[in-house]
Amino acid sequence: MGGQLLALRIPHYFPPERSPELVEALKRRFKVNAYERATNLNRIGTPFVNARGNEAVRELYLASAPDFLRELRAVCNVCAWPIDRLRLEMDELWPAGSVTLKIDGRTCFVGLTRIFENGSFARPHQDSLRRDGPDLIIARSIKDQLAANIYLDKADAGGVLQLWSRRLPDDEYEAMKQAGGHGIDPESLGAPDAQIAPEVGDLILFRSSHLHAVSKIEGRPRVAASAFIGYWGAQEPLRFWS
Ligand SMILES: O=C(O)CCC(=O)C(=O)O
Ligand SMILES: [Fe+2]
Repeated sequence: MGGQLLALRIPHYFPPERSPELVEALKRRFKVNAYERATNLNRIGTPFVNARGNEAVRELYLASAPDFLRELRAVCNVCAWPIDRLRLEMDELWPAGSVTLKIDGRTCFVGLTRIFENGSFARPHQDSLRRDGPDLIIARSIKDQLAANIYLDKADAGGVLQLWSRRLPDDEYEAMKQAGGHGIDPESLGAPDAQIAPEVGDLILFRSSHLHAVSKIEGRPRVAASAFIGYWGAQEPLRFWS
């Protein structure tokens, strides 16, 4: 959280031999939705970013979060849902504990599962709670935003996580963003500072407030359960949401 590390990789955080079973169970139980702004990238769950500037979508997001969390745990009956396990372990490790982000006293959804189909990718982008929920008082004092991804399947080729140690100021980032699309043109950036090809079972933590991208997927889908982890300072709890 002090900013010295760009990413941390923990192999076999989830037992790789159990991944196919979990991915199948998730797909059986839940509806797989397309990402609105990215072709071929599918998801199980609704990200908070979808509620940006839309009260009705935010209401739906918050209303469905408790049931969604319960269902994810039930589907993952082979073992603990890996995002829960991570939050609980962080709770024990972090002096001020680790909680799910609350909005008006209500629990956020956490555990969005991204399914990158053949040909999909994520352009360089920065994730920001302050941008997604500009009205949230809690978002104003956030100091940094990490992403945690637990990889449940990998592509035949591609799907490399690319990280830059740069963070563009919000106005500059907005100005460079593709109109109506997601992320910025990779041509406008230099080569990434780190590249990680995730293996099944890996947990990778990185600073999602900084520029990051996923290279084009080839072949089988790449699947990852994810969470954002907000850092509000050393004396504050870590907060998880998707
Ligand atoms: O799937 C990945 O490796 C990273 C996806 C991403 O953009 C994020 O977790 O913020
Ligand atoms: Fe991201």
